[in-house]
Amino acid sequence: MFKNNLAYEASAGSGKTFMLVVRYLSLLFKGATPNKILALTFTNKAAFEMQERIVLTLEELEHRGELDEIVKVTGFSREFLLHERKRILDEFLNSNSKIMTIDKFFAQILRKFSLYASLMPDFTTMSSQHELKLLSRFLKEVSVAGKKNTLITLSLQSKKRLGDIFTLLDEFYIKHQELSHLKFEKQEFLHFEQEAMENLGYLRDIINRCEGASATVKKAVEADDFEELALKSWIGRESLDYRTFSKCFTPDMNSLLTRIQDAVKNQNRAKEQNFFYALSELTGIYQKAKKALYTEDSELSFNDVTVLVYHILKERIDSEFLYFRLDSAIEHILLDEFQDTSILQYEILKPLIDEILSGSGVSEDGSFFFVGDVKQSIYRFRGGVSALFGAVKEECNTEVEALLTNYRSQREVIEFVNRTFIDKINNYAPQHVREEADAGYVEVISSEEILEESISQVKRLLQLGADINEVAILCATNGDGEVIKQMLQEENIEVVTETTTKLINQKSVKAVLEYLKYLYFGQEIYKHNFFALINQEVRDISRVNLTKTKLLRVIKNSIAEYRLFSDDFHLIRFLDVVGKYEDIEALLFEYERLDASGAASDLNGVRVLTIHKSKGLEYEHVIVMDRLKKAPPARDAIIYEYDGIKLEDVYLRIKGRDAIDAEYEEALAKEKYLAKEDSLNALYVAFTRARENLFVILKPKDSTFDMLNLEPKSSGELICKNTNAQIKAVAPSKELNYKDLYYGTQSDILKLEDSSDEDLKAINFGLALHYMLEMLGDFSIKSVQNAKYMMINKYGYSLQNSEIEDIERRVVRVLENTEFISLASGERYKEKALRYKDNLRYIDLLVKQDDGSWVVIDYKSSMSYSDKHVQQVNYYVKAIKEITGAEVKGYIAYMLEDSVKITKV
Ligand SMILES: Nc1ncnc2c1ncn2[C@@H]1O[C@H](COP(=O)(O)OP(=O)(O)OP(=O)(O)O)[C@@H](O)[C@H]1O
Repeated sequence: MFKNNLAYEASAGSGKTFMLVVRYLSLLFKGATPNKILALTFTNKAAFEMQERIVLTLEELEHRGELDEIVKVTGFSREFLLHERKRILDEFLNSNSKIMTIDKFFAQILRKFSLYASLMPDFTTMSSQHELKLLSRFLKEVSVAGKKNTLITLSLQSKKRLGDIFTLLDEFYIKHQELSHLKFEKQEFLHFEQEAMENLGYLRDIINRCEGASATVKKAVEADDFEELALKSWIGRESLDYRTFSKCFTPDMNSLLTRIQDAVKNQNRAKEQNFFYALSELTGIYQKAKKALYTEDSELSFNDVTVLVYHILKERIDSEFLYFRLDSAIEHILLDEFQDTSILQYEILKPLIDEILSGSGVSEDGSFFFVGDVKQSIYRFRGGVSALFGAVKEECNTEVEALLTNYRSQREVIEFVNRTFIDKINNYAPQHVREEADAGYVEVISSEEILEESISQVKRLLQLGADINEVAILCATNGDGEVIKQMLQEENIEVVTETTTKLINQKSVKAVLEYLKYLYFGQEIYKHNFFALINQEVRDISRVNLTKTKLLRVIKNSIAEYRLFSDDFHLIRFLDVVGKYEDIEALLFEYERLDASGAASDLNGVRVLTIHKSKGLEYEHVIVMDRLKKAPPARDAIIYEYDGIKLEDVYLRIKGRDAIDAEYEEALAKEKYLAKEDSLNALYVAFTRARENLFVILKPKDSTFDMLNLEPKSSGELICKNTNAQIKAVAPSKELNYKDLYYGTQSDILKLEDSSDEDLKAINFGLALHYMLEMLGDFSIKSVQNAKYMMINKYGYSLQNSEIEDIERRVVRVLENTEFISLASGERYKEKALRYKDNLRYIDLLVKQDDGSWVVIDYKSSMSYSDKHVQQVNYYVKAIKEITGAEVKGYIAYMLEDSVKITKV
């Protein structure tokens, strides 16, 4: 039965995301249109995956586990769902679905109300604002406001560097709303220090008068100043009647102790008030600097967007107006990973949720659905409050259901996780193993050499035939990841990390950047770097007039002149993103912040990532590695005390303060508890990423895993299912290697398919031809010009004029071919993505003809490798047959220099 207001709170791998997809599809089957369903995730990856899962589930509905669940949720019969799925899929593919990250959704709202924030609606968003620019702007504003001294005092008082102060300012900026009930006042504190020192003097007098006073006790009451006194360990004692003081003890001493304690406590509190007062003042300036900068640059961080949307919603508009301005009213809200939502984010979503749940106005039968796992809440530092899940279910009166079976992992992994956390995590409900699960394998290894041990486990897996792309090493920090990456590379094992996948770290892109640096700075080193990166002899580089030539043109020329487009497709992506930089300066000083990642085609290797980044992902083989260095003690200057989801108070962390200030002690204890919960949750996330085999590699001493009391041992049997990846994985690789599973573009895949072909010119030519065909609107001769223009735009830099003309001739010829036109008539899908047996491929042209049968057409520009072509088309035909159950025919359209040949396969 369909429940309008429902949540799943369930453990890792129990199918929360699965149920989210079921819910989404159920809504579609029940008649909701995609533009009325808002589905929010935390990462772009999760949003893409969800879209992909929706399409895939519909395509393969009859074989998918989701089908039975949709039957349960909607009450419709299987037959009805299977009958309707094609219509639903079409509708989904042709609509503007609202599956996106929460940040993107907020940015969309802000665009609609940008004028309220004095912004242009075409602002861009980045994960963070430009730090250096912000810093210099902030310092300028501080100086104008005459608050330099405040900043210096704050820095001295907290013994923090400016960078750390910046972090605090950012925290106060984001939590501004939550902090608004707290008032900070400037306070005098010197008299508390004098009072404490005075009473210390009296205490010293007593000790000096005491005949049996030891050197130790005399030293204990010596202090030159207040700071030294505040650090004395005896200050936290309830009584001085203990070993050090016992010989001289009199009850008066305890009265003095109480007075000293009060004075120190009051001094701490006064200083704390001053600290927060100054921090609040500076936060105002910080906010002003940020605003000036983002208005000027039209570039906002995600936090800026969230804060602005919050204020606009609270202060400027009401929710009715918000609805009015959203493209179409949202009738259904689905939230993934709810435990990571910050309070501010929830506050923004709340009016939308309330509107839906009120059951009036916008929609009579709207619905609200969220899933999450409080055990996986690890984003406290980013504003996540684990209590939010519980609070929201109360507040929204949401029915919460559990999912008890683990569908991700094999038996040993599930049982190990159950055993490990049952008495560590509050209210831990052991997960059930699904009936058809295999044994799986878990090994806990204790070793002094955790790096070497991790590598030897990687090798062991690869030797057993593991697919290298299914081996993941999870580590505590990015730094640890970098170390393990280097070591793996030294062993000639390929690695994929977040940095290796960044576009600006790809060799060809790096080379172009060095080239541009040489043009701009004129230093020889850049020239040498450039030629080294492109493997060519160092020679002169001719100067380019940078004021007269457009940046894009400079880059295109360099690609042509040095024949750089020979190796990979990162450059194409680079050209795409370079467009947004005004000039070479903007690029050279900004490129490091570019988040874009390289072409997906060359992601081949062991995944090395932090536990935080592994959230929501799963791998066949997971190695969780201990921290390389001991975790630093918690040093956050500010302790935020929450009661549930309400920020009650803030405290300044001061060493030893817990011994004399009961309120602070309580806040600190809560903070420690939450910090421990955070670490425990992180380990839970790490262990639950494994499908088949899990290795935990821990240090015998100072281990992150100490809190789990793990015993080194192994259980189950280590089996790797993939047997063909071994050779590829261990073979040393100098050149780029491509993996079997692609999520790239058609061009990435074509590149791969033809990678044995040395004639790179022909590859370029083929790509451009495909692209032009893809851009042909309705296959009429009229559409040729436009498609040609688009093709030149994208591939022009790597083609001669004669080649462009040749491509055009071939396209026109095929459009004049009656056989082709008759095959291509019907419902046409160009560049149709096809996911089949875990491979993503693109079909050049897929046509559904009027009689319900399908035609697959693959374009080729030459007859070489025709056996391979036939094989490929047969693969497509088989896949489409299986997916649609209808009759499918396959053709290859050879568009040769002087003729067109259509071959049936
Ligand atoms: N009812 C089900 N039937 C069959 N397979 C399922 C079912 N539920 C989940 N799965 C499969 O189990 C795996 C884990 O599911 P899913 O990713 O939805 O879990 P999750 O609860 O979201 O996990 P996490 O909390 O770690 O993100 C997926 O591969 C999914 O396809």
